[in-house]
Amino acid sequence: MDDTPPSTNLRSSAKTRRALAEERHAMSSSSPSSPYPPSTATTGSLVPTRRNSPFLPTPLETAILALFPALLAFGTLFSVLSPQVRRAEFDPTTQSHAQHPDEAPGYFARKDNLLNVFFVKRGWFWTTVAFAAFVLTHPTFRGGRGAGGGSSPKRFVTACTRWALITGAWFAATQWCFGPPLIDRHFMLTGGRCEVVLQEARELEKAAALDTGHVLSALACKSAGGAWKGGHDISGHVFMLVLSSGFLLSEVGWVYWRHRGRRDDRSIVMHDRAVKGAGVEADSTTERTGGRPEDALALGGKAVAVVVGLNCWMLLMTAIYFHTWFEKVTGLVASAIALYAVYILPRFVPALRQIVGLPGA
Ligand SMILES: CCCCCCCCCCCCCCCC(=O)SCCNC(=O)CCNC(=O)[C@H](O)C(C)(C)COP(=O)(O)O
Ligand SMILES: Nc1ncnc2c1ncn2[C@@H]1O[C@H](COP(=O)(O)O)[C@@H](OP(=O)(O)O)[C@H]1O
Repeated sequence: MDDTPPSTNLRSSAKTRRALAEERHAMSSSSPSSPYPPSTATTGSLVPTRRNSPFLPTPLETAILALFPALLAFGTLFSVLSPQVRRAEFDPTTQSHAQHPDEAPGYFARKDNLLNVFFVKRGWFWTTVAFAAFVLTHPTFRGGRGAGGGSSPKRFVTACTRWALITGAWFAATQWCFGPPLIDRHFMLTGGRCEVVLQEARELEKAAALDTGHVLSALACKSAGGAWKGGHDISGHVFMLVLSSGFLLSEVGWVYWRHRGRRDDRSIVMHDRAVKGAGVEADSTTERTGGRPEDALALGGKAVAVVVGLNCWMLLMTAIYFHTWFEKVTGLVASAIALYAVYILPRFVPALRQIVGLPGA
């Protein structure tokens, strides 16, 4: 007698249908340069299927990632058009408007706004907390083996590996890279230096040490009372806020998507150079959850949503009140390079994919 509960039967037949659909989809393979499967019609229907390029984000990913340049463009445009922002004095050395509460063009134009002090300036801590909450509470990572016999620990390990890589990128760019962080090295390579504004109260030796050009980081320069000026100052805020959001959205987005039973349209290049759907390597334990869509997020996914929401708000504030548009664009490009290396590169480098995996797969 079959004593399997009816709900389990329903779930497993839904799973089997999905697995078959993915298998059919995966059967059609092509060379990395061609977006089409060989016959263009091997997915069970006569309609030609176009595979996404493994070298680029999928259309859905592109639409979501477009939010960041859109926020930057909107903020920059707003700052140009808003009479209040235009009226306020802008200091190119500090990359900010007047900071006095009476003169600043808005609360978020001040560096001491609470969200900047407690959220962005500790941004990687919050990113790590949200990510940890996600991997510790989402069923995808739970237990020794997933419901269908797949390996949850492997998903956990690859997710943590991607966190370590993205954290390394943040750390090297903004904190330390065998000396000054990359953003500060770039600033000096483009002609920047630490200039001392002599004030009566400043100790002379300290000023002398600064003026010799030995100060190699923005932090050391500012904390010694110097002015970090002259070079191209990639926006650290834009870099970190986009990197954090891109990382969290990539990690949660694919797990959520697959958990909702949606088709994974990422393409991957196999060892034999064939291009297949990411489903072909995916762990079959990822399954549709019944109930409300937010159930597929779990508690950690909701914490991630809060951090991403605050990141986006602060990105908009940076876009409106701080930096030149070009420094914001370079911050965006720098974070895009790191995200590409961790989330797209493994799709067409199978050896790398074995180490870092694909989120949700
Ligand atoms: C090549 C070297 C690679 C080395 C890789 C080793 C990486 C080890 C790092 C281990 C750190 C783990 C961190 C986990 C927990 C934390 O995040 S605690 C740190 C909390 N600190 C922050 O979150 C600081 C965030 N702020 C910034 O990064 C900057 O303030 C800024 C937002 C980029 C702005 O820069 P400003 O100069 O202040 O304007
Ligand atoms: N959204 C925001 N809110 C408050 N301050 C911001 C900000 N975006 C950038 N800044 C400030 O502008 C300066 C340049 O930022 P960044 O290079 O990180 O993009 C930094 O000043 P401080 O370094 O004096 O704190 C930073 O705190």
